Amino acid sequence: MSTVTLNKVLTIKTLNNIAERGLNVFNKDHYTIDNESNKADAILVRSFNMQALELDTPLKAIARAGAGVNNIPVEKCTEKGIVVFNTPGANANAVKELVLTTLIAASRNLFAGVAWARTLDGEGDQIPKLVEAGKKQFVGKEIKGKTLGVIGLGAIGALVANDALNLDMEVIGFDPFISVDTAWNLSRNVHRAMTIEQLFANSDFITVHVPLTNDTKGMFNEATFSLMKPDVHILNFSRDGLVNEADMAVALETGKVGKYITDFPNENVLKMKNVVPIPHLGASTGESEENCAIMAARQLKEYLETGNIKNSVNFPNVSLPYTGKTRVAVFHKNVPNMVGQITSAISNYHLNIADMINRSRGEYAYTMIDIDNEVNNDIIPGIEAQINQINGIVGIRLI
Ligand SMILES: NC(=O)c1ccc[n+]([C@@H]2O[C@H](COP(=O)([O-])OP(=O)(O)OC[C@H]3O[C@@H](n4cnc5c(N)ncnc54)[C@H](O)[C@@H]3O)[C@@H](O)[C@H]2O)c1
Ligand SMILES: O=C(O)[C@H](O)COP(=O)(O)O
Repeated sequence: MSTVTLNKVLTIKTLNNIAERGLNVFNKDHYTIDNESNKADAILVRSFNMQALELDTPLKAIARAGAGVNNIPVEKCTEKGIVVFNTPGANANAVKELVLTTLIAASRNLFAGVAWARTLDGEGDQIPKLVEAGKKQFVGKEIKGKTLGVIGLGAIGALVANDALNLDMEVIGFDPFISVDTAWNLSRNVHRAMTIEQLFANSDFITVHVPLTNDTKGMFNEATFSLMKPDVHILNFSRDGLVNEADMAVALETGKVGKYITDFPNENVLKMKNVVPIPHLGASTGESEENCAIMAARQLKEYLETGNIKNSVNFPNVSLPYTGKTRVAVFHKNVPNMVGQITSAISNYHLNIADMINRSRGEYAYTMIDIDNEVNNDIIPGIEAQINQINGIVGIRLI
């Protein structure tokens, strides 16, 4: 990562508890951490719901120390040129371990069994006898030889799929958008489901590891339950919105779904039969919180100091070695002749371009231009104003 001397102190606001080692990435000479500020240059967040927050100037970037960004108004950020980052894979191991733990524990009725054992407190010498008589209520099933369906073979899904094979399960995976990197890391013993229906029909256990989007919302519902084997166990460590909760309550009542293990309890979920409610602990390990915080903070710092973008969910990855020359970083619509218009605005000030890069993502693009000459502070507002006049400009920063 490049190191740059900032000529002003930038404010970082945190909306959740962010691991200390992540916050330490921000050198105190150049950054203040102020959680009350409404003039923050950047925000570090985990699951705090930002959907209704005002995104006040001078906010330039938001980093989600974690994977899911459904708590962030990403589209609104894009329209304002605010870069949203997440930390791919940084908490995947933590989630994988809890998925496999709860898959086995729920299959063995461990949660109910432990809760029942606690109720025997006070029974004195009778307890061993009561235990032996009562344990038949909690007879479970082994996972060996059973089929696990994994929906979404990204950072978490791929780890779960590979390790489930080592637990002697059969594994079927479904992910129509699987990345090349993940495909390389996936064991060839993971069977590929060509359709999600195929996965539903053949799985004894189903675990879902996809983001919550308009396409995935409510993917577990009456119609999809009807395709599944009776007594299927469903694990949801992704997001509550993937499940139609009214339909899930019915499926649990009828035994179509044998158990629902979810990291997202709410009033409806807690009333369901055979539910295992976990208080969103998937990524809650010291290791994972540190990984995410450090990765998020480094990405933010790099962006604030050099304009380079890595692991954004709304703008392209862009990297140009930072030489300390004046850098003009522009967000704009991905339409013809933007770069030409931006460079001519710069040439109007008799400035020479040393280097540049342009990358697009969907409807938007990002251009960084390094200027060869020393840029006098007096002309900076003029350059900004000229570029801002161009139709399709979203935002501009001189670094
Ligand atoms: N419980 C927790 O604490 C916790 C922690 C981390 C992540 N999560 C949740 O888990 C999700 C997945 O995390 P990840 O790190 O594996 O993300 P990831 O981006 O690495 O993987 C997501 C995968 O889902 C696939 N996908 C997208 N739409 C799909 C669809 N319709 N059908 C099948 N596959 C589809 C993508 O191709 C990708 O491979 C996150 O979006 C987040 O919501 C929860
Ligand atoms: O999407 C994620 O990374 C998880 O849901 C973790 O959320 P948390 O950072 O609030 O624990």
